[in-house]
Amino acid sequence: MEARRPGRRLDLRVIARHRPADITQVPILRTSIATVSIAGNLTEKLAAIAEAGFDGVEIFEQDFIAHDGGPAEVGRMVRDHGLDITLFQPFRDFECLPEPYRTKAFDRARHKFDTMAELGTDMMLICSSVHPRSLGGIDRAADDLAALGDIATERGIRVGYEALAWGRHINDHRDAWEIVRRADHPNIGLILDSFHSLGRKIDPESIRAIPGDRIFFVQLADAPAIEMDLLYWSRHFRNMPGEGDLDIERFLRAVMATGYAGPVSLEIFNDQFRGGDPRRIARDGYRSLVVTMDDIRRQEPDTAPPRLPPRALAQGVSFAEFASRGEEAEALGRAFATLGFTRVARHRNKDLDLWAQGDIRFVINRETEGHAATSWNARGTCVCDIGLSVPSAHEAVTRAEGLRLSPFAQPLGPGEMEIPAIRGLSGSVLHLIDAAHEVVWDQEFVTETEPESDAGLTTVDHIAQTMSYDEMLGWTLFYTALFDMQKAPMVDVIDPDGVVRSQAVESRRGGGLRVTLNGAETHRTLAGSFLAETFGASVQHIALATDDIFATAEALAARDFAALQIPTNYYADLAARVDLPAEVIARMRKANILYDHDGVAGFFQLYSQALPGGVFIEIVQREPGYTGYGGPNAPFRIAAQKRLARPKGVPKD
Ligand SMILES: O=C(O)c1ccc(O)c(O)c1
Ligand SMILES: [Mg+2]
Repeated sequence: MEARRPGRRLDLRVIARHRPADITQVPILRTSIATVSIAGNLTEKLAAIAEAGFDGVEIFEQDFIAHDGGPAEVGRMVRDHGLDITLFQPFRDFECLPEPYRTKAFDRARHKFDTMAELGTDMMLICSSVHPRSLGGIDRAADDLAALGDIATERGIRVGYEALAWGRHINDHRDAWEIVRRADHPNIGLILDSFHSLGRKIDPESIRAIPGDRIFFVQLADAPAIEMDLLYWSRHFRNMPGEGDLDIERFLRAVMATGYAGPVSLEIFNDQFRGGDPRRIARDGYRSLVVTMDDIRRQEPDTAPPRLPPRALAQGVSFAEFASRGEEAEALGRAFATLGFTRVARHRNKDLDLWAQGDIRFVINRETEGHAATSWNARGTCVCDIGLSVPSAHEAVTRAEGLRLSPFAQPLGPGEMEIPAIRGLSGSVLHLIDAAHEVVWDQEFVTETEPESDAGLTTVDHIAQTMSYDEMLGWTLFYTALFDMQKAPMVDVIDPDGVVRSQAVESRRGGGLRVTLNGAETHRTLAGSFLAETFGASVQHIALATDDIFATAEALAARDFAALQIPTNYYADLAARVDLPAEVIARMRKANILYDHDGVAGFFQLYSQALPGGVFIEIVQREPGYTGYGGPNAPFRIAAQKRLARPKGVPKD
């Protein structure tokens, strides 16, 4: 088995307890995932799970029953993939039943034990009963489990008991543990599931009082903080650790403190994942598990040291590269000029122009071979590459590889510099640039013109990436797993033709990278049509910062900049609701500047009309303390963009 998966186990396993004096005794936490977590039939699920790198799989009974092949065949298929069956689940409504239900429940259990023997697994999950006839009673439950433990022992099977958050009598892991303790049977143990404990706001510190060898299995699931019925929340909205708002780390730290040495397994019931690409979801799951465990190793002095370099604190966007050709490339350059950029240099060997202003660099790439050409062939003019400034590109790329992100490289021409890169959204590329790479601009480019006057644009404030709604969680995880970035609360952007969900991720303390991830559900929204027309494009707009938006607006007007026209109604409403002098509002109206205030500080915005390829530029002035992205203005901005794209009288579809 090992030979089939070279090098994999070493990288990715977790050493739970680091005892230097007795290193051979270090238990290893294996990675696992429940088949219910991803889409497809059982065969497809197993292939995706193995490919993603997991050690084992929980066979969810429904997936097994739906499969056209017996338990022995399924067992073989699992092992042929190099996986173990870590758990067979769920067995429901077992404990505390009156006769004749009790006898029937034991008969059912015997039947499942037979199936498990053929599957080749020795661990079963019983979830706490929701049966209307269940009598309750801690000792009755303990007695039932102890009796089942005797039957299980004869067959070499162990049974773990899990408190469902909505269990009829047992819905708290502390009660489940009391039952297991009183059952006092070596083949009966406890199963912990982060969702059931954290979803019910049960303090995970209570886990530290449980002996690690009595915990038979641990399941992890995160979830977004939404107030709703526990069962509905659990069955539809669970997500990967780090994708939601539960404190998975605190839960897992408590588990590890007990000395638990079994698998750590993802059990994610999620509607999007059930309908998504199984390989992508399995990879996201694996990435979330590796990151979560590595974070714990970094924090807990009693565990082995982390395996991955720390998250990079991204400083910001070093460059944005546009793939373009012919007249579109010319038009793009003209648009940059109206924004106050200067074409400062050309590449020595390639058909690349470098446009600059302040610390902002835009590259126009007209090459007919390589990555930019491929992007152009697929999507026309688009942002094909983003360069991010990080303290150490090597460390960042090592971390990316540890997270099984795809590295990107293409052949270098003479005198060209190797800059590490990874694949980003929809086949786009992210270069990772550190101080040692900054010479690339002098080394590979020949200066043409020194920039003269500019429009006062200084840096990239944020980039906005558009994706299908299904991809949002995965990309949020991508940024937060790789970089030292945190999620802002999700906001709804109201488009006249639908809702676009927007999730900002931003560098923590001192970093300057901000990315908004916009998930479109329908092609009728502006984001959705951009996505459809550009075959899964990523960057839809780039926001550039100025310290004085009014001065910038004047400089742009002198360059024939085509601003997005904002209707008069907007300014009438603004005058009524915000505390700005009338003459400021009049200037804003003249220059088509929008305004938002988040209770702390203000934010000014000015939009370009669409550039070739549908990308647009936003210009922002962020007052100190403002943390948002002007979300409340999005409906007016989008309506204006749609008016422009769809002249009066032309039907929508
Ligand atoms: O939703 C359920 O029924 C269910 C079943 C088994 C589990 O392990 C679980 O956490 C939830
Ligand atoms: Mg569970």
